[in-house]
Amino acid sequence: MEDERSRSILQLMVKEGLVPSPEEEEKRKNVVEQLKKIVMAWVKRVAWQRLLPRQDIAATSATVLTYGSYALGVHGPESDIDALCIGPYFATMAEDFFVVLYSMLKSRPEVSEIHCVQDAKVPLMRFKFDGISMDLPYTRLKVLAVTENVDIFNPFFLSDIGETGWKSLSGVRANKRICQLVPNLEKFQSMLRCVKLWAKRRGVYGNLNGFLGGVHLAILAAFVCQCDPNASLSALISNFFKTFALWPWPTPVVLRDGMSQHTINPTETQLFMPIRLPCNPYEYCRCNITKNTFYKIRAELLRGHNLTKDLLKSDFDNILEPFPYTQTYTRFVKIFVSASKQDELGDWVGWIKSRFRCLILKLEEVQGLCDPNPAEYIDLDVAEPNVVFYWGLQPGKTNVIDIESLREDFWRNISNGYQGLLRRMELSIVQASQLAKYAQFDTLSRKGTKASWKMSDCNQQRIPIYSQHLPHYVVGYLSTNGDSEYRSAGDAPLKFKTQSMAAALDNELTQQTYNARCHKRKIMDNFITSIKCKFLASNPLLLISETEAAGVAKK
Ligand SMILES: Nc1ncnc2c1ncn2[C@@H]1O[C@H](COP(=O)(O)OP(=O)(O)OP(=O)(O)O)[C@@H](O)[C@H]1O
Ligand SMILES: [Mg+2]
Ligand SMILES: [Mg+2]
Repeated sequence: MEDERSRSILQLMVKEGLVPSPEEEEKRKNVVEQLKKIVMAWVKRVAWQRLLPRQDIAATSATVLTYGSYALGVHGPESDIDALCIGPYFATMAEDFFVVLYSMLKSRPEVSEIHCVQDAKVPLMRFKFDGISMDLPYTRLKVLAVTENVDIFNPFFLSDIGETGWKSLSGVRANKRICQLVPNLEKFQSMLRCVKLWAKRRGVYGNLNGFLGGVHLAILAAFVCQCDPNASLSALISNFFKTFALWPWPTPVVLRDGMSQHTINPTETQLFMPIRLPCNPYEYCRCNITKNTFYKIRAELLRGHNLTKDLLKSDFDNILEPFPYTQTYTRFVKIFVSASKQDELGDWVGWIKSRFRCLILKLEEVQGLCDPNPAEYIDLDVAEPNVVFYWGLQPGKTNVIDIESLREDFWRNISNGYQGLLRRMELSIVQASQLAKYAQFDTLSRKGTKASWKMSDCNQQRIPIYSQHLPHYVVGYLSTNGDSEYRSAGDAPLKFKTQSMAAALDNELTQQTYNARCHKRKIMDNFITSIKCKFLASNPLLLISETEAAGVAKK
């Protein structure tokens, strides 16, 4: 019975699209291989520029080691690839990594949206390679050649690498250690996939929004696996909720590890949920959990526990029910972020997200409760590329928020230290009733929902193509990652394989709407839809998804 339950959970994971297909896996592998080659070419170039002896140029090497969800084997199609670039002693971070390697990557056709995040605790480059998001931090070791099988636990390498070097390496080291410490890697992976999906659906995933990040969940899942090495998948999930719903926080969660017998005094930390990294120097995971987000996480863990404590009755589908935001909160803070080009948006949104903690704390101070829903949305009615956040505010509390002063306060914070050009960021209060019409709001990340705006997926390569003739009209989207998603309301944006195909439709639309002289928005929308349908009927193969095209054409 339990095996059957575990099997059906595994099937559900596949159905939810969480398990990447062999083609997707191949693509990711290929990206990492290509990156290794680029890094190798880079280090030779730097060695040459530094006038190293010929034999040293021949002998030098650099590599990339993956970590994060990809290396743990729990990535979904939308996960990034976290990869640490490790270079030899002469390749510096400031010049060689952030200038030379940056420009080599920037000039590659596969690379888009590249930007440097130099002032983070772990400085890195962030970009998309073949449409897949990458986080690439850097560290250098005091050697001439860094091979693929470099032993990152070797104390010789670790002495004298500085604070940033330590922090950058700790991700890879922590990951490796987690894999070594779990009794059954495959079961751990399945369980972690489930738990991540639960956290995303219930709005408690995302370190920057004050919730749990991938590394926190990985350690919590590993802890549960260690406690009961023979448990089935469904029992592990039930144990996860039970263990952490009833956990005496702030007692730290520490993985059992024969090598470190270091006991921790709970007063050592101010964290609400201290979770210790399983590698030297055994620090806690960096954590943005606040009083409010802690309450929400605990409430969600208790909900999970209630739904799974009776294994026979536990219903995994119910556990994954999306968090009902509009039924829970009557008012929301809307954070609207936009930039004039898609390429600039990622950097700007990333910066604002890195400053969310101060906005969350401020809202907690003036409102008592704030639920910083980590989901990102796109307002498709706005022409500029944008991302929108809606954070729940305390129900019943009617305090008038001085949104202007809140905005000023937050704007001061975000304008301090940003190296690029400041773009747009607006704060406003919206009522739940205004959001309720967007059916998707409470069914976030459920597939196949319809809405006149959609959830943003930062990893999705989605370049809007504006009409050359009709003002502010988005003809469709250019996609490079092969997926297909449509706004299926009357005016359906389409995904095109090529820009020229979008241009063909644009011309057709313009010509016909011009001839028809219909200027009223509603009439024009209907008219455009009918033109699109005709266009699709005669060109179905031009679209990314043939099945979708056939569906539209049938209409
Ligand atoms: N708060 C943190 N404290 C310590 N290490 C962290 C923290 N956040 C990230 N890391 C390190 O960086 C790695 C990658 O982080 P990332 O946020 O990409 O999460 P992930 O586990 O890869 O999940 P996702 O699938 O969402 O990308 C983590 O596995 C961890 O090693
Ligand atoms: Mg990751
Ligand atoms: Mg990452």
